[in-house]
Amino acid sequence: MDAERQKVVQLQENHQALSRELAAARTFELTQRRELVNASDEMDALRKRHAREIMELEMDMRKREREIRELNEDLGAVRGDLVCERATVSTLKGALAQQETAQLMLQVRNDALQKELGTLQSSFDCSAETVSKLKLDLESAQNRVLELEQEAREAEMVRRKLHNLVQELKGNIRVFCRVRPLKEQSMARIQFPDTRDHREIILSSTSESATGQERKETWNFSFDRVFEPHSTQEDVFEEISQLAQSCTDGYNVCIFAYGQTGSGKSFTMEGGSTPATQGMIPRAVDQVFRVTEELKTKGWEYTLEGQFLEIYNETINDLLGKGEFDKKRHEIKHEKGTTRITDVVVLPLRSPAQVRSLLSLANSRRTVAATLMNERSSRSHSVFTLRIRGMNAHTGEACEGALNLVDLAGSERLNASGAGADKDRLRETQAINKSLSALGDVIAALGEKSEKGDKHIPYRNSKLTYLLQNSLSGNSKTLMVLNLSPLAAHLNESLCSLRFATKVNNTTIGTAKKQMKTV
Ligand SMILES: Nc1ncnc2c1ncn2[C@@H]1O[C@H](COP(=O)(O)OP(=O)(O)OP(=O)(O)O)[C@@H](O)[C@H]1O
Repeated sequence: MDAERQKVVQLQENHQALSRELAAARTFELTQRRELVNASDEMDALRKRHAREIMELEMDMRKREREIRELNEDLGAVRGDLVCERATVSTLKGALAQQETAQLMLQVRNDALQKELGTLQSSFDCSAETVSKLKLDLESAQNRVLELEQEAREAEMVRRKLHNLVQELKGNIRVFCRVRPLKEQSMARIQFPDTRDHREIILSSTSESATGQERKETWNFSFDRVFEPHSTQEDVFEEISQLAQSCTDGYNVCIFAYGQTGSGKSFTMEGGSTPATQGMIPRAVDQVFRVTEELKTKGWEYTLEGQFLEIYNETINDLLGKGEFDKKRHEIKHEKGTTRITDVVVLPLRSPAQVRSLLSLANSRRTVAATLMNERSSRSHSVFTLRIRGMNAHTGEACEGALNLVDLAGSERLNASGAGADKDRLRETQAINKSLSALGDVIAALGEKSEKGDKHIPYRNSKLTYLLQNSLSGNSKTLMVLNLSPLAAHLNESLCSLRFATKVNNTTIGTAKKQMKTV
């Protein structure tokens, strides 16, 4: 029992010891658990910190990667630049080598030039001497040129005087007669006996007398020049050109074409469209432009102006006007030796080509009017005026002249009975007759005045003579070109024209005066 008791005690002791050990183990487990919880918390904290650190590291890594990429790009660009730089360097090396060669060559050349300079310097010294000699020669040559220019100007003045003298000797009113060629068959009997001077013309006709006998009549006329049918425009202008040139010397010049309708007045004055057939107006204009250009070398400067008028039924119309034809009233004013027509277009003339286009403009205006008025151009007078003013800066001279080129209306007379003529035609014919006979009267009066002295000149009797007053007076040079039709049927008209022209030809008008001023 005791053993049993002891065993129980033992067991109790063991139990107590085991309980103590269990309590101790529990405590230890608790401690261990607490430590585990702590360790787990710590691990969580560590995990979080680690995760944060990983994130930071990843961000850092990405940043680095970006930087590496950027650096790689920079590196690529730098490599490209490096390639370029290397190419540039090699080019520059080549250029440098070339420069060195060139420099070497320049050096050689420089040496050669230095030598040449030396030679030139010595020849320059020689030349300087020659130059100073030449300068002296030039000075004396310039003085000689001035002398020669002065002589040329004096010679020009002498030429002008002589030119005028020749014109005066020929008479200040001259008459040319031109017979136009014949297309038709029945030609009147016209002879030109003066084969040397071409001054005579003979008309003849045969008719039957009352007793049945053949009667022959001849009429002799002589003029300053007679142009046969084969004469060219150039032949006629050759005789006129001197006169036309006078206007550049300060004279008033008037050239008329007179004759019956179809006798060749317009052909003579305006002519055809080819150079060979162009008439007196374009030729005179060309000549004036040519002469004014030539005279520039002698110190003359010219200004040219033109106007183109028509006188129809005693009314003046402006052929260069812009407004409606025949509507404006134009009046003639004479002031201090110059003639002005109110409200007409006066254009500065710059070239022969411009004048030609003005002439065709004038003709087109006339043609338009002709559709309303039958054959207007033969029933009206046309007056082209070229006014010319010259100044000579060297001599201080100034001159003013005018060239009037007049295509007169047809001079044929109305049928004796006046039959067949309508009212308008009658009025036209009366106006033409009035102005042509006024022209004859003025020329006759001028002739008488130069013989007897004082004499009234009836310029105002027609628009034509009043318009041309300054160009008809003794102060100017006048030429009448009598145009004749060679048709047998026109014999009587031709005789009338020849008689009128003879009257004009027998007139001597006083000396023409130059319109010169000193400025
Ligand atoms: N010398 C000439 N050479 C060649 N043809 C000419 C000559 N003269 C005149 N003619 C011609 O004769 C015709 C009549 O001439 P023009 O028209 O010049 O006469 P006109 O007298 O002016 O007549 P109008 O008074 O009707 O104007 C025209 O066809 C013209 O070309």
